[in-house]
Amino acid sequence: MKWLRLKNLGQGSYGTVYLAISTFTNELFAVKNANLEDSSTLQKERRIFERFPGTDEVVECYGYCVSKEGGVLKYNILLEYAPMGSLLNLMRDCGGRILESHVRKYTKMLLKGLSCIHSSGHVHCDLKPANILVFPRQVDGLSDIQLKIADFGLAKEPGEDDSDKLFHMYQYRGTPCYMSPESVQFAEITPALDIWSLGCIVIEMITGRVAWGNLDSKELFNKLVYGNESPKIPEYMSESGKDFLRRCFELDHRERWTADTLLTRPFVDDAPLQPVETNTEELLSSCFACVVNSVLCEN
Ligand SMILES: Nc1ncnc2c1ncn2[C@@H]1O[C@H](COP(=O)(O)OP(=O)(O)OP(=O)(O)O)[C@@H](O)[C@H]1O
Repeated sequence: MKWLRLKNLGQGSYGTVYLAISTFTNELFAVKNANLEDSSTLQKERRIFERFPGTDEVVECYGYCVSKEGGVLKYNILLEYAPMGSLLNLMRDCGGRILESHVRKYTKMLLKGLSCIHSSGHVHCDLKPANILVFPRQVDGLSDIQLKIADFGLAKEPGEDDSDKLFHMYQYRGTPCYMSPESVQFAEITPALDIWSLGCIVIEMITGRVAWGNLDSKELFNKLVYGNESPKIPEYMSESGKDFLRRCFELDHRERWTADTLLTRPFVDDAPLQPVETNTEELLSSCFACVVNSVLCEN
C-alpha cells in the first residue's frame, strides 16, 4: 500500500500522528508512527484496537505496517481519521460548555464504548477529552456527532500481571485530574477507574472546567491519597445528572457502578435521540484547509 503523508496532527508520548491519504483509493486515514525499536506501546495499542472491530464507540484500526524513512525503520498503525479532532476541540467550539441534553447523549456513547472495553477485560486507564475523538455522521439526513474512544497507550490488558503492584505504587497510570482515589492510593487498576474518569469528563463537559477546578498538582494528589472526597457536582445539573455522577464517584471502587449498570440510569437511558445540531461542514472545511508537506510512504 502507498500513501501520502499530508500533515502532522500532533505528537503523543508514544508516537507522532499524521493525516495520510491512500494513493489507490484516495481515502483519508490517520497514521500513528514511532521508530520500530521504540514501538512496543504502539504495538500494544494496535493489539487492543484490533479487539474492537466495527465498534461504533471505539476508533477503528485498519492495520499496521513497517516503513523505512531516511534509513530508519518505522512502525505505523493506520487508524480511522477523526476530521473534527477531539472532545477538547468540540468543547472549545461550543464555547467551553456543552448543553446537558447533548452531554447525556455523549455520555451514553462513552458508556457503550467502555462496556465493550471492560467486557473484554481491558481498562483504558487514560480516559480524558483529548483521548476521545469526534466524527461527523448523518442521522435521518441531519448532521450529528459520534464520539469514539482512542489512545490505548496506558491501557491494562487482560491477564496483565499486577502482582508487583507495590513496586508500581508510585508509577501512576493516567492523567492526574482524571485519576481515581484507589488508583493513586493502592495502584488498584480496575474498570472502576475508567468510570471515575468518565464522571470527571461529564463535569468538564457541563461546566467547561476540569472537574477538580484550580487545584495545583500537590493539592490534587493529597485529595486523591486521602480518598475521602470526590469532585464537586455542579449545582445546576438535573437531578438525574447528579444521581449519575454520585454513582460514578463512589469512593469505594467496589461500590462504584459499572458501565452496564450506569447505562440503565435515567440520565443516559432517557437521553434524547435527536441529532445534535452542529455545523459539521464548516468544521470539516477548516480541517482540510491546511494540507501541507506531503510525504510519499511505501511499504
Ligand atoms: N485517529 C485520529 N484522527 C485524528 N487525529 C488524531 C487521531 N489520533 C490521534 N490524533 C491526534 O493526534 C495527536 C496525538 O495523539 P496521541 O493519541 O498520539 O497522543 P495524545 O493523546 O495527544 O498524548 P499522550 O499520548 O501523551 O496521551 C492528538 O492531537 C490527537 O487528537
